[in-house]
Amino acid sequence: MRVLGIEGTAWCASAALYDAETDSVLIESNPYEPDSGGIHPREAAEHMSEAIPEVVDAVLTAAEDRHGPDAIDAVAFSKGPGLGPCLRIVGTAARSLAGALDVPLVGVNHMVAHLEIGRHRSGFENPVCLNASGANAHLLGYHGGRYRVLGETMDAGVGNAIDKFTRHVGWDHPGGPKVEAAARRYAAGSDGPDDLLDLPYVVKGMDFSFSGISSAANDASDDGVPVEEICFSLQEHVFAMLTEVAERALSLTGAAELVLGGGVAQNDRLREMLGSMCAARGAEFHAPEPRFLRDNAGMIAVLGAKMAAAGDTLPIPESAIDPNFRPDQVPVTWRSGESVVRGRAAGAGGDETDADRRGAEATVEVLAGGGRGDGDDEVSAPDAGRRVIKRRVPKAYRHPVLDRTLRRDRTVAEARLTSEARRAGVPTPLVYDADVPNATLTLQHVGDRDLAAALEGGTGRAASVGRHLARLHAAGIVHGDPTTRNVRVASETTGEGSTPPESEAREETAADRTALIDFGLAYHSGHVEDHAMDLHVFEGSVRATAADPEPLIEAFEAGYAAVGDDDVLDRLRDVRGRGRYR
Ligand SMILES: C[C@@H](O)[C@H](NC(=O)OP(=O)(O)OC[C@H]1O[C@@H](n2cnc3c(N)ncnc32)[C@H](O)[C@@H]1O)C(=O)O
Ligand SMILES: Nc1ncnc2c1ncn2[C@@H]1O[C@H](COP(=O)(O)OP(=O)(O)OP(=O)(O)O)[C@@H](O)[C@H]1O
Ligand SMILES: [Fe+2]
Repeated sequence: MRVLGIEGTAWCASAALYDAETDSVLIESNPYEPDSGGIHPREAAEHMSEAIPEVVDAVLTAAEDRHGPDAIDAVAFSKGPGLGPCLRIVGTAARSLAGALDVPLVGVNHMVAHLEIGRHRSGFENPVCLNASGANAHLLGYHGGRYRVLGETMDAGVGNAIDKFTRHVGWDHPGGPKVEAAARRYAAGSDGPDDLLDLPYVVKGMDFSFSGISSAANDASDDGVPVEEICFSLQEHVFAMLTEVAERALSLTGAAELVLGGGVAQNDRLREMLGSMCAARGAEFHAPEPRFLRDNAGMIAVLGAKMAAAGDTLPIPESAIDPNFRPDQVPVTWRSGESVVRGRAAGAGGDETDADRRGAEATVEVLAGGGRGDGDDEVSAPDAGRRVIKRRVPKAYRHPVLDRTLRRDRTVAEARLTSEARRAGVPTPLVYDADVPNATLTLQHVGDRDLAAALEGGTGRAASVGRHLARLHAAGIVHGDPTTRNVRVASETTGEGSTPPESEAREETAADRTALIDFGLAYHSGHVEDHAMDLHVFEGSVRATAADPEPLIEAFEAGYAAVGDDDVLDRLRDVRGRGRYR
């Protein structure tokens, strides 16, 4: 099969020919280069209306020269997301070409194309995918017939966040490559790279935010900090955030493959960090070559061919473009049904091993109990039960200054807030010892499995997590990372709970008993927005891993509503609507 692909969601007018038989891709692109500032939608659309016919013509001519008049078997186009005025031009061109050639039309989601090209080029079966593009930043994993959003930016796309800074300092678009070059100069110079500016670093579960860091970078420049130093620090922070959430996604799903996509993926430092993180975990990493990373029609043609082969083509009346087209809206017709969620996360039985307890940040070692009460419900004295030692290990991928700060701050936060939460009536482990310089905590061992490995065990546990978060929020504490990996479950037989407060013990059956762990990202806040974000993170982790998430989510929200504030549940609906293409 040979497919002609057309791309033009924002800046790159591009056409491509994909020949599935030889697996070869010919790409013809014509970028829009704004005279000043960022991308102007109207100017971009004017560019598309001139350049799209030219690139399509060039590719069609080459195809017909090689293969004759029946060279093309299908026409694929970017249906969204993107700028409406640009998408409309692409849609019109694709419809009329498919009509003229009398071949099927395929509507491709641009973000899914960014991920599928990595899967195609790497040959990976079932990777987690990090899309690092201009207007987007998200983590995707295949589960239940769709690409689920495991985590995403809550505001700007990663490229846009960087470009916002370069516009502020008067550099032309696109800023990403200039920031990369400036950071490299700084790293090679005599001042760097021991120093690092202190910039906001915001991750919440597997979601993240860039708005604070763009503003802080702009302020630093206004304060006279040399631009090269800012570029270096900006990259170190932004890419460490992306690498950290990618590692969390690997940890949550149990996946062992990561692919990278999107224009920002052309950055060497980002690729280096992700490669280093994957090597340290024993995971495989792949980033396609640059011509498949920045916006290009090659990726549209390649996915278009897979969709066409699966019969996933569009009747003309259903071929409307969609500027807000989300990757998780796409029914994945072209691949098999195996979920990215593996092993223990998918609910495998058996005893836990240290490997199971390896989180994204820390290694957790279980120490044998000191005497009476091991595995007992009545852990009355601190010495009675088992203990765990949690060590936040240094991460070679991130700058040593940032690494030290994060490990120290999170160890302190976890020790303090685990105990405060407990005093507020939320089941959490007792904290026996905090060794801050070594980023090491000694905690009570709670539960016998992660909720991630016990999700199919009924709705009672999800409801109890709802109640715990409501109590936590009432005490002015935000968990910051309440995924199903950070909830421990006690099964009925062992009953190794968490010395639950009396009220909890009455509400729950032993099988529904849960405890919250991992307060490293916790902080004090009474804001409805921050509380809603906790609920969003929990629900995201359930949607990404459960076979049938909806009943669990309903029970979780009912549990929250029974104890907590309805405003938070209302705000949750708003939060869900974020992360759309802007
Ligand atoms: C919807 C679609 O229109 C949009 N496309 C898009 O954002 O173009 P893309 O080619 O994937 O990414 C462009 C971004 O990639 C950044 N970029 C390019 N080279 C870079 C580099 N070496 N380092 C950092 N950023 C880089 C640019 O600064 C720009 O922000 C998207 O995929 O989100
Ligand atoms: N107090 C505890 N009792 C029993 N098991 C624990 C305890 N603390 C941690 N674990 C186990 O170790 C795993 C990793 O711990 P934790 O989540 O605290 O580390 P992490 O590296 O911060 O993880 P992540 O960032 O991936 O959520 C947990 O999922 C759990 O299985
Ligand atoms: Fe893109």
